[in-house]
Amino acid sequence: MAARYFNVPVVFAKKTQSVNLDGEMYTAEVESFTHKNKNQVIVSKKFLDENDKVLIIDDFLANGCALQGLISIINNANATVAGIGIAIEKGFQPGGQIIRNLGYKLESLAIVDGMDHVTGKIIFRD
Ligand SMILES: O=P(O)(O)OC[C@H]1O[C@H](OP(=O)(O)OP(=O)(O)O)[C@H](O)[C@@H]1O
Repeated sequence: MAARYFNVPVVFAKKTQSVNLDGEMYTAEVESFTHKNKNQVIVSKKFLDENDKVLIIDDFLANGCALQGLISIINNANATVAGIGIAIEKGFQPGGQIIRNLGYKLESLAIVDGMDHVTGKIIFRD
């Protein structure tokens, strides 16, 4: 949707090797907060170069490891991080602050500051 809005191409970062990844690749090791494992995040070199200005889009932000991996891939390509868009940021984990402190423009559709597993109540940041 974001790419359609800006009328720009989409580049997917993949977590597993697949048939549509060939040639040289940028990789970054990313620790998954959810799965408690480490993944190689992979982007084909042919889709990223120094002329690209990249808007990173992800669904969740927790500790910021996924974003740091994606940022390192973009830096390795000598491309530019134009900004970062997140659907749900877990405000009770440090990722958002870490990434903002690094100077990146980061916007989240919603920031969740807390969840009560008994009542099911979700506390959103204003
Ligand atoms: O800020 P972080 O601590 O890195 O967490 C955010 C990452 O966690 C989720 O991926 P997950 O590892 O759960 O993999 P999946 O979405 O492919 O299941 C999500 O899609 C982000 O990429």
